[in-house]
Amino acid sequence: MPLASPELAAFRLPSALLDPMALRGLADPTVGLEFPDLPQPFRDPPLLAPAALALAKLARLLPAVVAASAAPASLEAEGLLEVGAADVLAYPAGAAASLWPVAEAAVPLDGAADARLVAFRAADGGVEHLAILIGRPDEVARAGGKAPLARLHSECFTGDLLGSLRCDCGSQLRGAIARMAEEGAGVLLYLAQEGRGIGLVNKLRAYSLQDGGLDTLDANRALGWGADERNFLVAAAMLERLGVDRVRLLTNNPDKLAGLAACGIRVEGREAHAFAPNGVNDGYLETKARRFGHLLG
Ligand SMILES: Nc1nc2c(ncn2[C@@H]2O[C@H](COP(=O)(O)OP(=O)(O)OP(=O)(O)O)[C@@H](O)[C@H]2O)c(=O)[nH]1
Ligand SMILES: [Zn+2]
Repeated sequence: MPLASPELAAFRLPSALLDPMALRGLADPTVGLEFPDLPQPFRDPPLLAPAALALAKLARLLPAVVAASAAPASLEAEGLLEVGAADVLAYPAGAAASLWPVAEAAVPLDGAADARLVAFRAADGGVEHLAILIGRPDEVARAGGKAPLARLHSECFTGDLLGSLRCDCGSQLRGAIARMAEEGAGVLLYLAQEGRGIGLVNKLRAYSLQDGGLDTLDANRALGWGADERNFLVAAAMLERLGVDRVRLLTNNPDKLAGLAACGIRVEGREAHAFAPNGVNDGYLETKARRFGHLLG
């Protein structure tokens, strides 16, 4: 769909699209509607457009927005909330910086009896992220020898919980915990960044586009999302609060190494974390290697 590229396109809404179902079809390529020809996009999109899209993304909605001006006097009368564009754009970094541990308990795991869960929450509530501590990774970090094992694991309801064969997440989750238990220490961050940050509903939409022939990267783009919408500030803030300022990262994703290091955590090594294809996820893994640069060789 042409609106996905360049990153943002804005145009005056033609009258044929002044209808909720037509708009839904325009925003959601999985609906499969035909459209009238769209007008040329504005050369300079309105200044508020990036913040409007960011707001839709924060709500994990499809990033397509209809904008209308509202007279200041009507805000209260209509029960509308006013939010500054700069505040919207600054929200992800601010929420990550304010993450704080709010609850902690021992949760012995199959094969990793010495495990604790620590729940983190941002100052405004927001989404919660979890850390799974095996042994005492903070003490390993302080001891000055090899850095502790760490894994940034983005939640995957389908793979982690249901055992979906479309991805490799379930094996990576259980494999990371097993590796940490074997070493006696490690930290796995279980991050509320389902679908590389697009949310479960949009991941299902992306899957349906993949069933129509797109790969995992183009499916995200066709929906108006970036290939990977995660930020590493969340993980860095959690590691810092846990006293783990240096790590050996279990990953095949070079962006994770660079992204975490850019947020101030010393990434002292990479531990390969690849699992054999299962006959269903072969194309997905091949795309990760070819288009995301994953080190799967
Ligand atoms: N949008 C989208 N997300 C997917 C798809 N398949 C899996 N995911 C999500 O991708 C995330 C898995 O990423 P990670 O386990 O952090 O892995 P990675 O970035 O590939 O890098 P590694 O550390 O090497 O595993 C989970 O949130 C999954 O829900 C897909 O086809 N589309
Ligand atoms: Zn998965």
